[in-house]
Amino acid sequence: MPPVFQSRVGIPCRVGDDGRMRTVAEHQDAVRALLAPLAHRGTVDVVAVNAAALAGSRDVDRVLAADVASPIDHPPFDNSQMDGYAVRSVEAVPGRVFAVAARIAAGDPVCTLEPGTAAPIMTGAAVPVGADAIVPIEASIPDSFPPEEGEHTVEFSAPAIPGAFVRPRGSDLEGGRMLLPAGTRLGAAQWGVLAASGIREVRVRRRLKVLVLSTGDELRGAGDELESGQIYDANSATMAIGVTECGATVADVRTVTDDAAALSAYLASHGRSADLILTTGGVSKGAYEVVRDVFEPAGVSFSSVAMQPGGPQGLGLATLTDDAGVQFERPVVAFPGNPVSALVSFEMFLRPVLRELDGLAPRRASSLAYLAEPLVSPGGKHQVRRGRFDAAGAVELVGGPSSHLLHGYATSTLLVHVPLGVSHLDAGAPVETWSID
Ligand SMILES: Nc1nc2c(c(=O)[nH]1)N[C@H]1C(S)=C(S)[C@@H](COP(=O)(O)OP(=O)(O)OC[C@H]3O[C@@H](n4cnc5c(N)ncnc54)[C@H](O)[C@@H]3O)O[C@H]1N2
Ligand code: MOO
Repeated sequence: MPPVFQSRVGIPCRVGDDGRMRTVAEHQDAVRALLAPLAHRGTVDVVAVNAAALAGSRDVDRVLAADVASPIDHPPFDNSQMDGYAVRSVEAVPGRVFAVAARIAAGDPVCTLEPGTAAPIMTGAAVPVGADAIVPIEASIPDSFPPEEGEHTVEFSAPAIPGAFVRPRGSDLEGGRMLLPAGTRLGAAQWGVLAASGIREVRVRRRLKVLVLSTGDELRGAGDELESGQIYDANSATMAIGVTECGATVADVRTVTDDAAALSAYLASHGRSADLILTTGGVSKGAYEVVRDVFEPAGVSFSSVAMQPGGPQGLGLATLTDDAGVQFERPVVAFPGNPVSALVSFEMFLRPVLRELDGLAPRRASSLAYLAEPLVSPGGKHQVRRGRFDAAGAVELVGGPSSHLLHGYATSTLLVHVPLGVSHLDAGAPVETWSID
C-alpha cells in the first residue's frame, strides 16, 4: 500500500508509482523527527517584567520555561466595583438616613466604617472593615457626592444586597495558586497578569538559533551594483524573516559563494553558534552544488520529494569540525535555491515544526475553496500554486507554477494545494487553500 498524503481538508491521494521520491508527508515526518530533540534545549533566558523595556522588544513574544505561582491574591483586598457608598447592608434600607463618613479613594489604606454611617468610596478603593456592600452613587439621594468639608447625610433609593459591588480578595486567583503554567505563550494579557502580581522577572524558553545560509556565486546584496549574470539575494530575507516569524532567532544570515572550502571554513567558525543550519541553493544536479558537496560527506541526505516546487531537498544531522578540530553535530535543512521553491519548502516542512517547537500554532488557516480557472499539475507530485480570492470568492491563480515567480508569491494571499495524483482540475473544482495573508 503506497503512503498517502492526507490533505488537511480530507483529500487523500496515492503516491506516484515510481516509488523513488519521498512524499510530502514522509519528508514532513523526517524533518519533525530530525528537529524533535531541539524541544529539549536546556537553557532558559530571564526576562524582566518591565513594560517600558518590553514595549517594542521581541521579548514580548516568549514562552514560559517554568510554572509561575502568584505571590499575591488577585485582587489583593476587597475593593469597590463602583463609585458609591460603602454600607452595612443590614442598615441600608430605603428611607434610612446615614451620616456621610470620610471619603475613601483608590490607594487609601483600609479603614473602618462606623455603624450608622455610609462612606463615599471610589472604584478600586479598599472596602472598609464593617462594610459588606456598595451602593452606586446613582442609587443615593442626593445622587452626587457632598463636599468633603462639613457634615452631610445620605439616603438610598434601594436596599443594599450583601456583597453587592464588592470585588472580593482572591476572587480572580488566590495567592500561591498557579498563575501561568510552563509553556504559556506570553502576550499582552499574560505580561499584564505577571505585572499585576508584582513579579519582577520570568524564566522563558531560549529561542532556537538558526544559521541562515544562501549559496550561489551569482548572489549580491542590497547596495551592490549588479554585474552581468548576477542577481540580488532574496532567500536570505525570506528564510531569516520566516524563521523569525516562527519565534526562533537568526544566529547569522550569510550569503556564501559556491566554494566548498570557504563554506567549510565558515561552518568551522560559526556552525556551533546555532541549533539548526538552514541553507538554500546548491542541492540539485549542477556542476556547482556547494551545499551538497559540503554536507553530503558530513551525513546529510539529498533526495527528491514529490512536490512542485521544492523537489530537491537535503536533510540530516551533519557531523562538522570546528576551528579547534573538535567534531560537533548540527541538524541541517537544505532547501532548493529558487526563491519560490525555498519559500514553499519552508511553509511545508520547516515552518510547522519551528512554530510547534516554540509553542505557536503550527498550521496556516486552511479552507476548501473553488477554482476560478482550470489548472494542470504534474500528476506524480503535490503541486503548490499561489493564488488569491476573486470578487466572487473563487480562487484565481497568481502566475504560473514556476519557482522563480517571487513577485507573484509576494502578491498572493493563498497557497493552493493540488494533491499528488491529480494532473488536471476544472474551474469550479474544490481545492485546499492555506491563508498566507
Ligand atoms: N538537470 C536538472 N536541473 C535542475 C533540476 C533537476 O532535477 N535536474 N532541478 C531543478 C529544480 S526543481 C530546482 S528547485 C533547482 C534547485 O537548484 P539548487 O538548489 O541547486 O539552486 P541553485 O542552482 O543554486 O539556484 C536555483 C535558482 O535559484 C536562484 N537562487 C538561488 N539562490 C537564490 C537566492 N538566495 N536569492 C534569489 N535567487 C536565488 C538561482 O540564481 C537559480 O536561478 O534546480 C533545478 N535544476
Ligand atoms: O522543484 Mo524546483 O523547486 O520546482 O524549482
